[in-house]
Amino acid sequence: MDAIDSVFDPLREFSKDSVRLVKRCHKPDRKGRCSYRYRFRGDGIRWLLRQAHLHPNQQHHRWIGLALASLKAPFQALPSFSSSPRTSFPPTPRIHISRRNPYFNFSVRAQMESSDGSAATATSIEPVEEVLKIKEWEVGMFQNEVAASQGIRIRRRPPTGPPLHYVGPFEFRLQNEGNTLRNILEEIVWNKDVEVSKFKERKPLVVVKKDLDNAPPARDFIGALRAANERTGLPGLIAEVKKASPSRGILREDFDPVEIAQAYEKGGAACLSVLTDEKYFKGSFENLEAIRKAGVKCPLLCKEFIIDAWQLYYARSKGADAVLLIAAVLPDLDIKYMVKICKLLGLTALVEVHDEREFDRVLGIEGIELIGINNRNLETFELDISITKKLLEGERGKIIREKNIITVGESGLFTPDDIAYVQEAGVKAVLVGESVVKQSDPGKGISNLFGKDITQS
Ligand SMILES: O=P(O)(O)OC[C@@H](O)[C@@H](O)c1c[nH]c2ccccc12
Repeated sequence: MDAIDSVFDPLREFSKDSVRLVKRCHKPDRKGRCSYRYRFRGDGIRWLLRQAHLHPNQQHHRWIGLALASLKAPFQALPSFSSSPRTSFPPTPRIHISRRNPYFNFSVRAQMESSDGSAATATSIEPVEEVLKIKEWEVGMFQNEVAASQGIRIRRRPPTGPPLHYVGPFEFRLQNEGNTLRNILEEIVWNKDVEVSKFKERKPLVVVKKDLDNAPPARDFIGALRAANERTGLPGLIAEVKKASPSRGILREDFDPVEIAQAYEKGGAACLSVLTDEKYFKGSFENLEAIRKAGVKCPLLCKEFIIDAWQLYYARSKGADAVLLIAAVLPDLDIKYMVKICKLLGLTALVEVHDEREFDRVLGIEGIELIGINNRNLETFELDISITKKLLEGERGKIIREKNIITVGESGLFTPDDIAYVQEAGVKAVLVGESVVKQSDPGKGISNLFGKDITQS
């Protein structure tokens, strides 16, 4: 019994300490905000033990610490569900992770050997899902810190969703700044995270990679824009197949993506952009595939909120020739790494920026050939076409020319004057949705936009 008590007493004490700690962490400050008292560094359990004042030299605490730490061990060495002790000190603890249900549950059995060879066992059941959620939370916090250090306001924290909130191994139903959506872009990104996880479960990367063998060969997106620019003396047009947007609502009720794409091509578009996000833009990968299969020759941009490299493979497997990478969402390393994968897959990366800081970050990344300047702030929907001009002035414009990077003026372009304005600012291409998709004849909409027929040179 002594051995059992020596296991349970510290556990009880530990849980009391933890509850006190959590209360302290969530005590609102004078301004009524809940704040964290620490900077997260990836190990919630060790942090929790430290914050709960569990001294590492107290044997039972070390013992519990080891048991708790081992909860995390199997996930460092997936797919194995067993773990052996990492350290040993008297009395020798042995941690067994035993399988209850191969996918959803496991339990930790901490066994302590006494001097006479008998053993006492304490079992605490932790559903795998819970532990994974904690792990996700940790990774998300870390990603957010990296992103924030680069001025990115959009948080990539795994959307366990408000008002759920994790503190170390504990789950709370608390609404606070940390788990409340800040704006529409963040909402889209958090939703995308859930969506992509589900997609990935259904179609793991190995399967998607196999589909690549049957994908149509990638087309030269940048080549098509340059050729159109040289042919017409106007910015090459990327015409967007877009049914709706969160800022403008439904743009076109009778929406036939293939018909619209064919009309764009006939009307002189160099490339097409196809929205694939379903929830906010009423697009789909089926649209992308259908347009490709219908024999449209213009290279296709998959207009998606990319947050995971898996999406690049998926887009290529569905016939995309280019993808959009949004600097307001992706930290530098993600962009760098994704641009490399794009090159491997033959995809063109259109990297989108909206302000000076994003532009400077992107200019510092090697291998970028195509930069989109979005005149619309995706967080507030504010539209201002002078953003394109502002970003291409002075030193930045010089770097763009030196590096031979093509810039694309994006959003809010409706008239020949708008086109002339961004062309003067330095863009060699434009991305246009609303003004052309809304026309009963989208091909004619293109002539109206440019003030002339661009099907002929
Ligand atoms: O319909 P407009 O204002 O012409 O905009 C087209 C395009 O620039 C816009 O759809 C867009 C630019 N970047 C994005 C990122 C995500 C979703 C949409 C976008």
